[in-house]
Amino acid sequence: MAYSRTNYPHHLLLTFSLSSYLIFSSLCYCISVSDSKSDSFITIDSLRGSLEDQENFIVFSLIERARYPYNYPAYDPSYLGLKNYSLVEAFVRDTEAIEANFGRYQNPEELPFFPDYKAFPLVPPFKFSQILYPPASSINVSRTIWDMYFNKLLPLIAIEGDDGNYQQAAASDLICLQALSKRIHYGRFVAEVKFRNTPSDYLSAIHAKDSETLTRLVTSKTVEETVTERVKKKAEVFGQNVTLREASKDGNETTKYKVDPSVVSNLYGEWVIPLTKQVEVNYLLHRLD
Ligand SMILES: O=C(O)C(=O)C[C@]1(C(=O)O)C=C[C@@H](O)C=C1
Repeated sequence: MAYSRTNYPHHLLLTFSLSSYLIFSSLCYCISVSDSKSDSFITIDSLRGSLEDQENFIVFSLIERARYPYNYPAYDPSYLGLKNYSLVEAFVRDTEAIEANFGRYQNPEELPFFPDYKAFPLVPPFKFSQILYPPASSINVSRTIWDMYFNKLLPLIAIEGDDGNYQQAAASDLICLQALSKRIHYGRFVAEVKFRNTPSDYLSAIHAKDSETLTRLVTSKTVEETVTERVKKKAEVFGQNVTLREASKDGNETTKYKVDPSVVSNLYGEWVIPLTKQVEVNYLLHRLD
């Protein structure tokens, strides 16, 4: 894509982008497992524990985005007068470039949506544990996550309208995207640990490039049901209005949620878990390269 960082007054975007965004996004770093522990500590249970923690952040991020209306101009390439670039895409590209310079993508858990930034690293390299099998580690479904988020999910969580808070909406979008991407690409770590636990289960399907069998092998319907029910519950608990007023006795008062809990469970059931499995299967297909 021909994107020039000189095409628009990017100093403007940079100044108003960083404030609220960096405070909130720094929380992302609190939910890592692989960056602080050596690989021998990584088990399927510890990874599932991390996926569970990440749910909190994902649900809160969606609630945060739902504070703003859809804000159509942020997604309209003609708004900034840039060929093909919406405000949100320009914001994501510039923010990722800054975060790359500060070391975000040194951590193998983090993948940028636009890896074609020019890097000017300001931080010395950190030796993260190398858990992933290098030929399989580059499995990436970022484009699918991007399309799913903007085309399917966002219209379900943001009400119609325009309040002019385009940067704030874009910053919230990026936080949701990064949280979803991290969660879905965790499938690489899950697949690696499953493979290490019982390599013999996977060998023939990998040799035969049999995605169907691999999908069956990585699937646990019980875990999936637990996850989708749990995220629904989290959306109910985190997204209800807390008042000091007692609920009315006649029970007519219906609870209003900031994000519809069934949208969150559908997001997991229809996108997050299937894409995580797709990452797991694609990873395994390259596990013997
Ligand atoms: O927990 C696992 O075993 C995973 O592979 C993760 C996950 C998920 O995305 O939550 C994906 C596939 C399984 O069917 C169950 C759950």
